Amino acid sequence: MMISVENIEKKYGEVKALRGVSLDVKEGELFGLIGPDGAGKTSLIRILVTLLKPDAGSATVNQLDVVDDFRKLRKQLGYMPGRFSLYPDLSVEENMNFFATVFGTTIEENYDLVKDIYQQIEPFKERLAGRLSGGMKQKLALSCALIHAPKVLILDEPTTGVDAVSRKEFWEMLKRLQKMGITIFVSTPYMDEANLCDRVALIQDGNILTIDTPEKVTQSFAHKLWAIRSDNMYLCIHHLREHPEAESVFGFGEYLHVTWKNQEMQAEEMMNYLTGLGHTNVEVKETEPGIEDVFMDLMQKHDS
Ligand SMILES: Nc1ncnc2c1ncn2[C@@H]1O[C@H](COP(=O)(O)OP(=O)(O)OP(=O)(O)O)[C@@H](O)[C@H]1O
Repeated sequence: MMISVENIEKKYGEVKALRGVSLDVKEGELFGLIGPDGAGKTSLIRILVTLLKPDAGSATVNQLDVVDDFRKLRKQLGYMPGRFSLYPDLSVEENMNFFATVFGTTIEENYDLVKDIYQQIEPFKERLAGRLSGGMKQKLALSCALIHAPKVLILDEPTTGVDAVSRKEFWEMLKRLQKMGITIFVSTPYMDEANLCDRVALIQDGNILTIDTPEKVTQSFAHKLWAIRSDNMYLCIHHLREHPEAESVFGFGEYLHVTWKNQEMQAEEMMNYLTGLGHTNVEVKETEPGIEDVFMDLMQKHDS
């Protein structure tokens, strides 16, 4: 295993950020830690990159203990924090040189690894990092995290606040790095990014809800799922939740995702129910569950 986490707990005063988290990441894997704000992603990542000590449990990265072997480990991992740790008053090139020097290397020495990414920002190498666009800052931060040729790359919400095009480009860069043999552990609040990972762990309130491939996670959804809409979505949620057979009703984009206690429930019955309550342009269709649906389902089960 490249990363091994066993029963990690972390508290801040009364706040339990991690409640016994365990997971393994295989060598060469692209592993996603998916969860909403405050789920505990940053706490787990800071423990893995040796910046925070767990209260209980243990973790190793590349067989090195995150507490006992922290010095050795720091040399072997690349870390991209959520808020980029760039120096805004240094230029692009100066930032790269700085990170290279800290790790006792040079840009030239590991240029092959960063070339692909760095070339995209090289035309702006004289520019101060603070003046780069979000997408370019992200590329520079990634180049800096890679400059010492780490075996493992750990990224905390690298795509948060980044536009859709840059997000896509960023994941393509991660895939290319994976092909070069780097193990990647990445956290994200964006459920759609789950499908780009080999395996994912869903985390909520300091607990891991499930760990599997994205396909298996969505296949685990055991209900028939319906997408429903009408002209008045607000009332539609309200009316559907009032139905005695309704199990869950959530808004997803322009539709509501609905499951019923009775799996035999027919579209016509739902249609009649809503039109009977005065809804117009009612649409009802069966739909395939996504990671979001599984997340909602597991969260409800965990809370109850
Ligand atoms: N230094 C701290 N002091 C007190 N509470 C903290 C501290 N750091 C985190 N927390 C709390 O611990 C919980 C987990 O936080 P964490 O930052 O690990 O989650 P996250 O999933 O990374 O969320 P975010 O995307 O908001 O960073 C949250 O309730 C948070 O408010």
